[in-house]
Order: sequence, then C-alpha cells, then structure tokens
Amino acid sequence: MTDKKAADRSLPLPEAVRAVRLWAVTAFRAAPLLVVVQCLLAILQAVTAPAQTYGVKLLVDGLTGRDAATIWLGSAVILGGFAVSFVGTVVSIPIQDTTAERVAGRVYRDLLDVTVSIPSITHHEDPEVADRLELIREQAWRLGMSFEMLLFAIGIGANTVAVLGLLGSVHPALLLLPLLGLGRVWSSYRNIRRVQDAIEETAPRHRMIDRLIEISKDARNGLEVRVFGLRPVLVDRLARLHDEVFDIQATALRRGALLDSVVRAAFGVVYAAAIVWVLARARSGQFSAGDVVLLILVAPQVDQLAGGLAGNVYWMGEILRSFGRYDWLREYAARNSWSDSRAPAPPRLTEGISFRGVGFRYPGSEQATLHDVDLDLPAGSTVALVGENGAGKTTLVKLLARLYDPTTGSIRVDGTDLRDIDPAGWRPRISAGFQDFVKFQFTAREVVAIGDTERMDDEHAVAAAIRRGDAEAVVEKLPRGLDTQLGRKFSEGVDLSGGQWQRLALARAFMRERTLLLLLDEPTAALDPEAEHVLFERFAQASRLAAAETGGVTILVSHRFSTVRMADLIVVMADGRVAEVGSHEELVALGGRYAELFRMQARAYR
Ligand SMILES: Nc1ncnc2c1ncn2[C@@H]1O[C@H](COP(=O)(O)OP(=O)(O)OP(=O)(O)O)[C@@H](O)[C@H]1O
Repeated sequence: MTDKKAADRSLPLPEAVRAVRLWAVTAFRAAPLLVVVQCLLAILQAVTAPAQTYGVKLLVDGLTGRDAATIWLGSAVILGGFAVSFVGTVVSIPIQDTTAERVAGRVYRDLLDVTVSIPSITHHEDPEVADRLELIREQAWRLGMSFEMLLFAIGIGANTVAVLGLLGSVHPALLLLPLLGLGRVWSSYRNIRRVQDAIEETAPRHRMIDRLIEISKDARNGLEVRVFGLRPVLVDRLARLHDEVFDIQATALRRGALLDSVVRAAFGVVYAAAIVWVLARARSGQFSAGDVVLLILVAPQVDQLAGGLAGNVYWMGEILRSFGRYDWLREYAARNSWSDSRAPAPPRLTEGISFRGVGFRYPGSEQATLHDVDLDLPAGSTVALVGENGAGKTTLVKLLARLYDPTTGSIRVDGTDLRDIDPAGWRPRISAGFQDFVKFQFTAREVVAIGDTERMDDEHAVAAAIRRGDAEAVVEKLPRGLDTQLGRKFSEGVDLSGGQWQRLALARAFMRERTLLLLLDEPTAALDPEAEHVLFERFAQASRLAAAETGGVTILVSHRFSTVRMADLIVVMADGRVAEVGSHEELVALGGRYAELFRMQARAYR
C-alpha cells in the first residue's frame, strides 16, 4: 500500500467523533421514526438466537431434572424466540429497504447540495481538492449503504453482549473463549483488507474494461470500430484485463483462505477442549446437561460473531472515513462560502464595470494567466473580447462571473469591489452562454427555462427567450414541442445536433431579461458565420433596449470579426494582457493587431 493510501486510512479521534455525529444526524434527519424502529428490531433479532439457545438449555435441564416449570419456561423462551424472529422479519423487510433508500437519498441530496453551494469553482481545479472530491464521489455509495452497516453494528453489539452472557452463565472462565475468537476477528479483518486492497488495485483495470464495453456499445463509435476492424484489438484487450483482474483477486482470496483455516482450526481445537472440560465436570455434577448443550450450540454463534465483527469493523472504518471526507467537504464549503461578501448588487449600473491592475493565476498553476489588466466597461455597452487562443478571454469572463477572485488588483462594479458583493445577489443579475454549454437531459422547455429558475413556469418568458435565441425552428421540429424529453439516456429522449443544442443554450442565456451583465463566450461557435451574424444583430438591438433600463453590460467573446465589429467597444487580448481597446473604426485606423486580424479574416471570406 502506498504512503498516501495508508495516511488516508487513518482517521484521528476528533474527526472520527465528528464523522459519527454527522452519520447519526444524517440518518435521523432522513427518516427519524423508521430509524428508531429499525434499530430496536436489529437489537431484538440479534438477541433472539442466544435467547433460544438459553431456552434449549432450560428445556434440557428441565427434562433431566423432571422440573415442569423449567420445561415450560424453556419451551416458552424457544417459542417466543420464533415469534419475535418471525414478526421482526415480517416487519423489518418492507421498512429496511425504505429506510436505507431514504438515508441514501438524503446523503446524495446533501452531497450535491454542498458541492454546488460553493460559490467559486476553485475546488474543481485545485488538484488536491479535486482529488478529494473525486474520492467522495466514487465512494458516495458507501455513505448510501451506511445505514445498513449501522444496523448490522447495533445487531453485532447486542449479539456480543448476549453470547457473553450465555457463556458467563455457565462459568466465568468460558468468557475467555470469545477472547480466542478475537484471533478469528483479526484473521477475517486481514482477509477483508486484503480483498479490498485487491479491488482497489484492480479498479483502474475495471475502469478500462468499462470503457472498452462502452466503446463497443455506443453507436457513435460503431463506424470507426468497423472501418478499422477493431474487434480483435478490443476483445484481446478486454480478455487480458480480465485475466489480470482475476489473478490479483484470486491470489488475495487464496492467501486469505489459508490464514483463515489455520486460525479457525486453532479456535476449534480450544473450543472442543472447553466442551470436554465442561462435559467431564458435568459427570461429577458441577455442570448440568443443559450447560453442555448450551456450550455446543453457542460454538457456531461465536464463530459467526467473530467473522461478522471483523467485517463490521472494516466497513465501519471505511464508512467513517467516507463520512470524515464528507465532513471535510462541508467544512470546506462553509470556509469558502464568501460569507463576508455582504454588499447588495446594484439595482442598475450607472458607471459600469472596471478592472484595476487585475492579475490572475489558476489554482495549482505556476504561471499567471492575466497580468495587470486595466479596463473600463461602460454601463449599457456591448463589449467584444478578441484575441488568439489562450489569450485569456474566457478567464476574464470567469472573473466577471466571479467564479474566481483576481489574484491581484480588483474588479469594481459601479465602484464596489466585486469581492464585497454577495454572490447570491450578483449571480441572479448576470446570465451566460458558453461554447462548452451543458446538454441538460431535461425537456426542451426546462432546458431553456432553467436560465431563470424564478420564472420557470412563465410560458411567455420561455417563448421570448426562444425567440431571442433564434431557436423557434429547433422547437418546431421536436415531436412533442417544448415537452419533448431531450437526450439519449431516455427511451423517448430526442438527441439534437450540436447547433440545435447551442441555440437552446443561447435561449437559456436570454431567459433573464434585466441583467447587469450578460456573458457570451463563443456561444455560437457551432453555428455558421451567417447565422451568428443574424443572431447578434437581432440580439444587440434587444440588449441595447435592456441596457437603457438596467445599464447592463454585454460581453461577447468571438473569433468572427463580422460579428465583433457590431460591438460598441472591442478589447484585443494578447498573452493575458489588454493589447488594444476601441471601436471597430478606431482600431482599424490604429493599424495594429486588430486591423491585421480583421484584414486577414475579411480576405479569407472574400
Ligand atoms: N482551469 C485552468 N487551469 C489552469 N490553466 C488554465 C485553466 N483554464 C485556462 N487556463 C490557461 O489560461 C490561459 C488562457 O485561457 P483562456 O481559456 O482564458 O483563453 P482564451 O483566450 O479564452 O482562449 P480560446 O480562444 O482558445 O478560448 C491558457 O494558457 C490556458 O491554458
């Protein structure tokens, strides 16, 4: 095991305590009554078998001593045990799954809520934080199954107490037998660890196997798989990976079985000696026949208990570690909630947005992406950002959306530092359309309407946004219009072309009408230049009208100069700096970088 993994396995006590608390709170918040009933049932069921064993002892003692009262009591305990076991099973089966499902649902909901509540996206990009998040995501199922493990632990605890009580009732010295069982606990624990390590070791191979299967299943890959005759390559690779996985896991199981059988045999020999000892003393009247029967019947229970305890200790540890990471995430979210930013967003812009000495370095990056940016974006203006790939345009847009804060300098909104404005007030006043938009697998209506969740049910608003995004033709072609489910993951889902998806994403960006800032980062890259041009002409008009009301600024990133020239202000970026600023006419007259790029593109389209 690597050092990193070993370190990840240890959980300091205070963190373990917090993890337990979070676990309990999560379970109780999910289904308080069901959780209590399930816990009681777990305890009842766990003590049933030991109680019945004691009933058998009473029965045997009653029969050998011809004591009617003891016979009745023994019989009653045995029958009562059957009744409890029957009723417990009947009651717990339907509620067990419901409770586990509810707890799992709660955990997944909280996890999503906490992750999305973080106002910045730094956590996705800081490698160390991203690694932890990935672990939490991968192991979320552990949090989900935690309730079943908790019940199991409660059951094992109750069972241990009951079995110890039984052995102690025969002779206190017999309490040493479960101590021997600790050897079994140790060997089982080692085996589980070994198997889990093997599973972790083979996880990358499993991911590769899944990927290979996906390649063969996905219709989009069908063409290349067949044209290049990839069948033998895929099949051989899959077979090799399967063989490697099998070898690693079989070795772990073989070693585990060997250790387990040695420890089990040793336990069996000592337990048999204990039975012989009790038997010998029973002949001299020190123990009853019932005691002998009890000891024999308890043997498999001690063995089972030891195995169950080992599994439970292992899984409880793993679940606690997962809750520990989840707790860390909640703390991280609280620490990064920007709760100090309390200034309200202005109702309208009067001056505009200005950058003063803004520099920015991505988390985990050695080099800065933006250097010393000084820029004024006047209220009510449409600003185009141009520049070569990697010049820093998208980064500037992300800073405006406050997905990150500048590393140096400040961005001011009508004079107020963006850092001081409450993100919960700023975000609803901006909207955005990106080149890498999300293909939400919702209905067409929802795909657009989520652009303004406050007005999701406003049919007029949705229709107007669709008009502004020039997406009417897309909706008309859908079999159920706006109610059509989009995406291939659903049997009735309809997939769209890249350009169609993009028009809907653009319509989504236009759902919010009175924005202070509209960010459009190559939102029409999948459309042809003519469509982009028409769209922007239409849209620039609308945004000027809106700007008169709110003083809102529109930022447009585009590589197409025919569109860019429509902007009031053009900002040319180069190597993370502002190289030129001005109107189209001014920049052409300047004869600099913009003029050169514009001439080159105009020539290409001629
Ligand atoms: N998340 C990130 N982490 C580290 N570096 C990044 C990240 N995103 C972008 N960069 C780097 O920042 C620089 C500027 O990227 P940015 O996306 O802002 O450029 P751009 O001008 O929008 O380019 P394009 O025209 O290709 O979209 C690039 O060198 C890029 O590699």
